[in-house]
Amino acid sequence: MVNSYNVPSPTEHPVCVRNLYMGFPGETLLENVSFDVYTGEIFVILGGSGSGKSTLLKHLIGLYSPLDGEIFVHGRNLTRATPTEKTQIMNSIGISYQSGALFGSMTLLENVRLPLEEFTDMPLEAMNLVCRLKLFQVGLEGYEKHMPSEISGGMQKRAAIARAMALDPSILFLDEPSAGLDPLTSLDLDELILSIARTLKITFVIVTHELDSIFKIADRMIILDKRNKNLAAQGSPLELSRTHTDPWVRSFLKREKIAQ
Ligand SMILES: Nc1ncnc2c1ncn2[C@@H]1O[C@H](COP(=O)(O)OP(=O)(O)OP(=O)(O)O)[C@@H](O)[C@H]1O
Repeated sequence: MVNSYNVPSPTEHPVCVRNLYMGFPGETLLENVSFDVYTGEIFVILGGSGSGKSTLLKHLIGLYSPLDGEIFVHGRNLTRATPTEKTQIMNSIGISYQSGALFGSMTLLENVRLPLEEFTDMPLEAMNLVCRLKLFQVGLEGYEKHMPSEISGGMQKRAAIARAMALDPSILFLDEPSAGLDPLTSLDLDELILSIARTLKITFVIVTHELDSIFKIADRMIILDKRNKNLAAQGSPLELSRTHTDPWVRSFLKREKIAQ
């Protein structure tokens, strides 16, 4: 759907960002940035350290308000949503933060059950059934009664993703999902993300530094440009690394690739 100005309607895609200005007092990070996240894709936010990746993610999930511009999630204007609308939007997305540790005093099943307890009035048995299914979907069948300290870092990340999936979100936001994992475990996590995206048709928005991972899983990405407070590029990783004419983008991708 396009309007009379040939600009895609902001209700067309799961996430639409229009003319976003974001930052903090004394520090503007992005100016006049627009992009869309398409249904079912794995969309990556890339950029140098301090370019504003995590801050952008926090804007997309409504934790921070833009200085100016608009963010639409499922066609709803996050920046103008009433508290009730905001709750509805929040219930349709799942979030796993970089530091999103599991609660150490709870079993995996209890951790995954938390969003269901908070946002639904399902009976306990039904909630437990949902939690078992979510843990199964991330490859943790049989670990329901384990405590976080009894499983590996990679399994903890999986459990955090299961918790983010508890409310059957149509969009999952992940901040640095493979931070602190060894390369092989990161590879496993990439495969899990790919499999969830393809089989459950969930849209992913992921902040990551891992170039190898991006080339493996990302359908499209944006690169934040700290120098110009803008997007240096947006497109598929392969297309950008092969055809982008901006030397900074090419060297950025190359440098990070070499650094991996
Ligand atoms: N709550 C906040 N208040 C003020 N400034 C902040 C806040 N959060 C982040 N910043 C600043 O915004 C800038 C971008 O931070 P952000 O964490 O979004 O970058 P990033 O690209 O995710 O970085 P990294 O890759 O190092 O994690 C930094 O200069 C940071 O100090």
